[in-house]
Order: sequence, then structure tokens, then C-alpha cells
Amino acid sequence: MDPISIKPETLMITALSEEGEGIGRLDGMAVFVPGVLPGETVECLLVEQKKNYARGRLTRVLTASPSRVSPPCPYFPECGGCQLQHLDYPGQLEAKRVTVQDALERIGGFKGVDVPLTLGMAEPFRYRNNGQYHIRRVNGRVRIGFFKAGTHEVIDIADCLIQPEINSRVVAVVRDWAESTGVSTYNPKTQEGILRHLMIRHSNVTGGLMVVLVATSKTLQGSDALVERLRGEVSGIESIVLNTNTKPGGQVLGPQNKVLYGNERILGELDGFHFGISPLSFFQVNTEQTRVLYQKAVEFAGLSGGETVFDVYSGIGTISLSLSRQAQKVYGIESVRPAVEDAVENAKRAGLDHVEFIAGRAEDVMPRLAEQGVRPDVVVLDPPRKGCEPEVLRTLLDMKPEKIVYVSCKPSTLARDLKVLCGGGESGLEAAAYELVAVQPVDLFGGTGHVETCVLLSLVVSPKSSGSL
Ligand SMILES: C[S@@+](CC[C@H](N)C(=O)[O-])C[C@H]1O[C@@H](n2cnc3c(N)ncnc32)[C@H](O)[C@@H]1O
Repeated sequence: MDPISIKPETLMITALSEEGEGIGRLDGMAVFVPGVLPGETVECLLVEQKKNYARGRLTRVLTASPSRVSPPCPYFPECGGCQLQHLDYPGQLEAKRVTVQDALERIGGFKGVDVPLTLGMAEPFRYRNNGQYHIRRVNGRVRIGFFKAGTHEVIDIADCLIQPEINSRVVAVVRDWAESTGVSTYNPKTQEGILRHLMIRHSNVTGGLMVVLVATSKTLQGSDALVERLRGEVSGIESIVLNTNTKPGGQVLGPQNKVLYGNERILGELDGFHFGISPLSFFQVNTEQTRVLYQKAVEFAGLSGGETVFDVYSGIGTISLSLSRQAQKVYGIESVRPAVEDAVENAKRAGLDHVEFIAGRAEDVMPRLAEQGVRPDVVVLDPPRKGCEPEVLRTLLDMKPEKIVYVSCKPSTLARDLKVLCGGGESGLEAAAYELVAVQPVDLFGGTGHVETCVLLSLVVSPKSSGSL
């Protein structure tokens, strides 16, 4: 973006946004600046001015944070994948803690909430079990990589430090094959071209790889040769799939898979359970830290064996199965039908018959269950970034489970939803039903601004004293 100011502005950076940008203030107005850190004084040029906020581009760091480091990744900050490679790891964990605390205080109205330090990983590199790369031909050369920050321009990436090293081998083979065959690559503007994305997933059970080529076509000319090359040049390939995505827009995967080699699924393990992972399955990208996150969720749920539990937004049933060890009955609720089919299969593989999965949108399924008189003792929520639909929160306030465990990947929507559940605002819903008991941020995305948070809410209005029951 071109600057809209000529004179650099001096800013004191006081916080990080949940997208990992620094926040400073200019005459009271928030200015978001990438590549800067809390505690720093910087100079920046304004590049965008809105009614309530502005964006700046760093021109000079005047006073550097003691936590600033030389970024280990050569693509930083050009690549938009990571936002915090210039911050040491203890600094990242503290910054994420502050982001959660700030959202809970500012948006949720939880003044003075005690948020402990983010639980971090032993080594914040090479942790991803799922890499999704964009493919574009630019000036005749094929680029496979990630978007340049703030754009849809693809940067060719030889090796990404948060992906397993072997991914670079797969990327090199696919790039070389695409160059030599001359296969066209997808142009989002004209919606023409064939090859769109490359996805690489890893099994933590076998150590094997699934390679998914995403194209606009149902067949890929020359794919036999690519399969042969991948199998010959990369060790551990268990599955190669062609996924067809004809829809315009940013969604990586389409609905249709064609297996080119091996199985359509690889195996993942969490908490002693095995999960079949297909190209379309949601599976947290950082397996080791997912263990930490789910352990926290199970600990917060505090089950004793006799409870009915809802796992809302259940994906392929990962949290449901962990909860099932200490519950009488678990209902998983998930809108993506293939994920539900996988979840059913996963429960069957584990020999569990007290776990039931229901396909449908939580905002439709939960009121239906309430009407049928099903009342959970504990509800675990793990929604996508946009948080819960109001109907889900309304139904929870009606059902009044003793505990709600909220697992969130976006602090601002978490804080918004907790405010409704704890009755702190103008929601128009029932007054204070829940209180915030515990919060724990967990880092699943080192080097980036993202953070997961696990929260425990406890019912303060007893179900018997409520007029609605
Ligand atoms: C953050 S993922 C969590 C998945 C699972 N709990 C896990 O940890 O693997 C959110 C899940 O919510 C599902 N989802 C999105 N909108 C939904 C809705 N309205 N009702 C039910 N599920 C939904 C997505 O398909 C996705 O599987």
C-alpha cells in the first residue's frame, strides 16, 4: 500500500492485536503497524486511514524491545504466514497472554481477570502437521508458497520453518513437475487455469504423508508421472489425492476427492485414540499442543463418570472421545457431514457406544435437543473463528449445564460470547447465569499472532431456582 502521509509519525507501541500487529495511538486513535512490538517506540508512515483507526508501515525502530530478535525465517516479514518471528518465544507467549486478557477485559467486560502465561511448546518450529500452499505461474515460472503479507501475491517458498523439513522436498517435486508439464495454474481473477493448491498432511502414528493436489479439473494430465516421482523421491508417501475445487474464492478444498495413490485417509492419534484423517477433515495443525489444549478442556470439564456431555462443533470427534472416558453419554454436534461420518467411524474403532454424533448446525440441533428434553451437565464449545451463533448461546442459557468449557481460536469472539453467557451486557438475554472460573491460553501457532484459549464457566443460577425450567 502507498503511504498517505509523507512525514513519519512517532508511535509508542502498547499492545499486539490478535492478528499480531503492534498497536499504538495517534491523538487517541489506534494505529496498527506490522513488525513492531509492545514497549517499542517506532516511526511509521500511515498507509490507510479509517474513521476509527489507521494502519501504518514501519520505517524505523527508535527504541527496540529487549525481546526483539533477528527473525530466523528468511521470508519474514514479506510472507504473510507468520507475524511474530521477530519476537523471542517467551515474548510471544506473554504477548498472547496479554491479547487474551485484553479481549476479556475490553470486549467481555471481565475487569481484572487473571490470565496465566500461555502454555508454550518445547520447540516453536517444524510443528505443523498440515501445510496448505498456493500455486501460481508468474512470468512463466511456477511458484508454490504463501501469500505476501496483505496481498494475494504468492511468494515461492523453498522451506518454511514451521512446516516439517520434508515438505520442501514435496514442494520441489511438484514445482518441477508443473514446470516440465506446463500445466496451467489457477488465476483467481479470471477463474481460469487448473492447478490451485498443494496440501501436505502428516500422520503422527506412522510418520507418513498425504499429498493433496487441488485443481479445477477432475483429472490431471501427467499425474501418473507425478505420483511416480513423489513416491520415488520422497520417503513415507502414504496417500496422494486429487481434490477438485471449481468454486471461486479463497476456500482451498472442494468437495470431491479422487485417490491417485494409497488410501484416502491417514491416521492421527490423540489421547490414545486413533482418527482417520481425510483431506477434508478438520484436525488441529499442531498435534503436541493439541494434547495440552484438550487435556486442559478435559480437566476443566471435571467429569466424574455420570454426566451427559455435549461436544459442540465436534469435527471428527477428537474432544468427544477424550471426554467419553469419564462421561455417561457424549453428544457430538457438527455441521460437516463427512466429518460426522469420520467421527462415527472413529468412535466405532475405539469400541465406544455411548458417544453419538449428530450432523447439523449447532444453532438448529441444540434447540431441537432441548425441546426433546435432553439436558447436558457439561457443554464443551469449540467453534470456528467467528464464534457461536446467538441461538447457541440462547439455548445454553435455557439448558443451564453446570459447566461450559469454551475452546476458542479467536480471543475477540470468545470474549463477545462469554459476555453473553455471563450476562454482562446488553445481550437482551437472561441475567448472569455463568461466572468465569478459569482461563488458559495455549500456543498452537508459534511465530504467528494466533492463540487458542480454554475457558471454564460455572453456573451460578441453580437449575431448580430458574423460572424457565
Ligand atoms: C475449530 S473446529 C473444532 C473441531 C474439533 N472440536 C477439533 O478440535 O478437532 C470447528 C468445527 O466446527 C464446525 N462448524 C462450523 N460451523 C458450525 C455450525 N454452525 N454448527 C456445527 N458445527 C460447525 C466446523 O466444521 C469444524 O469442524
